[in-house]
Amino acid sequence: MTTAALQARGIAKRFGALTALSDINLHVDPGEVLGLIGDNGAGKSTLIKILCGYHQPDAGQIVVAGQEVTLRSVDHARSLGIDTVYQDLALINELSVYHNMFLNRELVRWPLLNNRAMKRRAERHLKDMGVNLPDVGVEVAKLSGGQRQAIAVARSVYSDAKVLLLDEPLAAMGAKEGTMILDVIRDLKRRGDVSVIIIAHNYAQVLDVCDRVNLLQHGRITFDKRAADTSLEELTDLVVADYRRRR
Ligand SMILES: Nc1ncnc2c1ncn2[C@@H]1O[C@H](COP(=O)(O)OP(=O)(O)OP(=O)(O)O)[C@@H](O)[C@H]1O
Repeated sequence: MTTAALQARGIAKRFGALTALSDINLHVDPGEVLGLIGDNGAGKSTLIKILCGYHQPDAGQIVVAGQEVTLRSVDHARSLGIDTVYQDLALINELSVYHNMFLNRELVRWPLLNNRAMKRRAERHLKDMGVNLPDVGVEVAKLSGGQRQAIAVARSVYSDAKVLLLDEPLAAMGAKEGTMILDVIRDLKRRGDVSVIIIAHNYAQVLDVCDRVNLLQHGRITFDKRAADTSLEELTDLVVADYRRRR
């Protein structure tokens, strides 16, 4: 049996009187892309925030590559190879693409790298990931949302992340930018050494890029199927049926 890259077992989370997550069992295998879908308020972001060490669960365990762990913080999770690309991306607008690629990460490991070497490495790495930018010396502020997102993903991969958590990377993006992110994820899939959990609202894109889909409804996982074994109709029907039940 494959050991999951990241697993949640019986996770629960409450915010005061509100139960945001109950008995969550979820896993992502090495090299697998898992799509996490569900209505607004279903608990997707809360789950991602638990998996990246930002929130502590009230019950349950997190297992990283077969080892049960308590994720004390985002930095702790990152040190275990779990990296999150946030909505705001945490890029520094005033710095160049290549400086951002090295920020807080490779500079530690490569303290003696000079600018030219950093630039070359960043160029090569982005190219390897299929992200084509005319110039990695340009300030991040001058790039489009999709390009910025692609750089944030590339930076996480470059930092030896084993599991990448993407919270709505396609939200508020145009078709061209969205395609770029999907291409980066496809490229990761081809490489097969990084697992991805991606929250997305566009089910067609989820089915296109993910190996497996989990549906979160009212803080519970109610559906777990391989993308090849489900369809847009099935996913839409599930969500619509739930919406009708609640009215
Ligand atoms: N820090 C918090 N304090 C109190 N309640 C919270 C907090 N974070 C989330 N919640 C609540 O937990 C529930 C789940 O929220 P969450 O953001 O995880 O949902 P979601 O599925 O990501 O929704 P969306 O798609 O709208 O982002 C919601 O009812 C939300 O209001």
